[in-house]
Parts: sequence; structure tokens; C-alpha cells
Amino acid sequence: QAAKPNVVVLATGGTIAGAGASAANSATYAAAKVPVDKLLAGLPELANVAKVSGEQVFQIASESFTNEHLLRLGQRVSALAKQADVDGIVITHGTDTLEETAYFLNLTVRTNKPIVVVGSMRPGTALSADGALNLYDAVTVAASKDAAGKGVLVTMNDEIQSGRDVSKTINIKTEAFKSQWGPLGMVVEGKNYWFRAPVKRHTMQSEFNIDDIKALPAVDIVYGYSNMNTTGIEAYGKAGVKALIHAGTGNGSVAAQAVDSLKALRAAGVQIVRSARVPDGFVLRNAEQPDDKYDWVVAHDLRPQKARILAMVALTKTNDSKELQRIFWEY
Ligand SMILES: NC(=O)CC[C@H](N)C(=O)O
Repeated sequence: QAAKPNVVVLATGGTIAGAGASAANSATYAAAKVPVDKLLAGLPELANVAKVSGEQVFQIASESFTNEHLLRLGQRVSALAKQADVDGIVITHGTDTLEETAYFLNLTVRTNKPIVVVGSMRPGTALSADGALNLYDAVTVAASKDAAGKGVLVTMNDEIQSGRDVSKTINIKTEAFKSQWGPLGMVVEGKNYWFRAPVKRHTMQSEFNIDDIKALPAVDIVYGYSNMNTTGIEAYGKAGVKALIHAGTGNGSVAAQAVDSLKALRAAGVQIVRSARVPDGFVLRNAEQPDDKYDWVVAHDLRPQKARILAMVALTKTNDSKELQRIFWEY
């Protein structure tokens, strides 16, 4: 029998490492409690799929992830991916910002080896806990040759999703992670079934490399709504942001009073990225606002929180708005 592939599980916390007071607590519990060794010991079925080792990188709820956490995690994933004795990497993560970390790794880790980010909606102590199967699925995908070169993946609820496209869409229920473009495939009983592949640049075809990124620039998000005031935009400008993501209404529309504030920020050198607060669809250049005239960038189909990740990564290489727009089309 051939030796099983080597998979490293990097644990960062979240509900998948959560514990509640009783089995009825599916929503009230403490996240980031169970250490990775205990998580792995509780799942002896993993040995059928791979030779698994665990490493506790952080033990936090994912809403508290900072840029420093992203950089440290990315550097560790990159170092492991270079090791000949590592075939795939799994990252256990809280679900709240899982999509941001997955996209960050997708943009910056130069490898074809499978990288899978996974979480759970219920703690392991709850009835119908989903973490064990999600983790088993993640290790299955990370151990598979057929998962190579597909970018960073997310396994939740039996589906294999692209880390670029996927978002958390509901805060209760296990079918929380969706993409408007659909999952790439499914993982069932330790086997992958693929139906599509990503077309955007990622990992091995990326022009970005975590090994060269020492810090990420300040990029923040302002939310559009009726009767919007411009206090937030101006405060971010004063705080010295390098780019501001506008989470606009509808097709990325911008309130008249906010247009003036954003134009003033752009004139002061801040990059303006026009995205939309609606969950699906995409923002068209020069529709709703004259992006060419204002020298703004549009976020394509990226949600504001993903546009922030790409803007930070892109700004480590260029501050040219045309280049930024090219990057937003390509990644
Ligand atoms: N389901 C979860 O993982 C949410 C728990 C926590 N808020 C986190 O993101 O880490």
C-alpha cells in the first residue's frame, strides 16, 4: 500500500474549536477553546485519508484577525508548502472572516499544493455539530492530487468552494458558505467530485508573493445607505488610509454628498474602490459613477471585505490606479 499523503492542520481558533455548556447550545458557546491536538484526536477517521499533524498557530475568534495574523499565517503556509514532506495544508478558522483569509492566501501563497480553509457553524459539543465532517472533508481535499492548482479552497457543508468566491451568507444554519458562481465541486465519503475550476489568477499564477510582503497598507471600508453622512470618509482620510473601499448601494452607487468627499480623498492621493453592499452581481466601470473621470477603481464582483484584501495586497506593488483596476479584473 502506498504511503498516505502528509497533511498539516494549522489551527487558528473559531467555532470549529468551540465548546458550549450543553449539547443544545448551537449558537451560545465560547469559540477558540479546543486545542488542535484534541480536535485531531477526536477524529481517528483522518488516518484513513492522510498522515495528519497539527500546529496551533493562534487560538482566536476570526473577527479579531488583524493584518499581522494574516501575514504570520501566510508566511507559515508558504514555508510549509515548500517542504517536500508536506503534500497539503488545512487551516481551521472561525467562519466570520474565513473568506478574507482564504482570499488573502489565494492571492499570495505561491504553490500548487492544495490549501484548504475550513470552519464550522456549530461547536463540537452541539447536537449535529458540523466541524468533524467539515474537517474530514478538508483533509480529504488537501490530501488529493486532483485538488492541486485550483487555488485556495474552502470545504463546508459537503461542498468545495473557491476561496476567492465564497462568502458567509447566514449566521445560523450549516449551509452558510455560498458563492454566486457556485461551488467548484463536492466532497463525499472521502472522495472529491469536481464540476468547475476558477479562471481568476491565484497562487502559482499570482504576481504577489507572501515571502516578499512585510506589511500591509491601511485600507478601510465605508458603507453606503440613505441619508449617508461623510464623517466616516473624512475620518479615514485624516487617519491616512491608502485606499478606501466604498460599499455602495445597488450597482455601487454613491450618494451625491459622498461623491464630493471621495473625490477630495482621491485628489489627496487615496485610492477609491467602488464596490457594492448587495451580496451578488458585480460593479461595472463608469456605470452609476464616471470612474474614468474621477480616477476611481471598481471592485468587479468582489464584496467590500474581499475588495479590501485585494487592495491591500495590490498596494504592496503599485499605487497606479490603472494597474489597480487591471488587478481587480484579473484576480
Ligand atoms: N462559526 C464561527 O466560527 C463563528 C465564531 C467566531 N465569531 C469566529 O469567527 O471565529
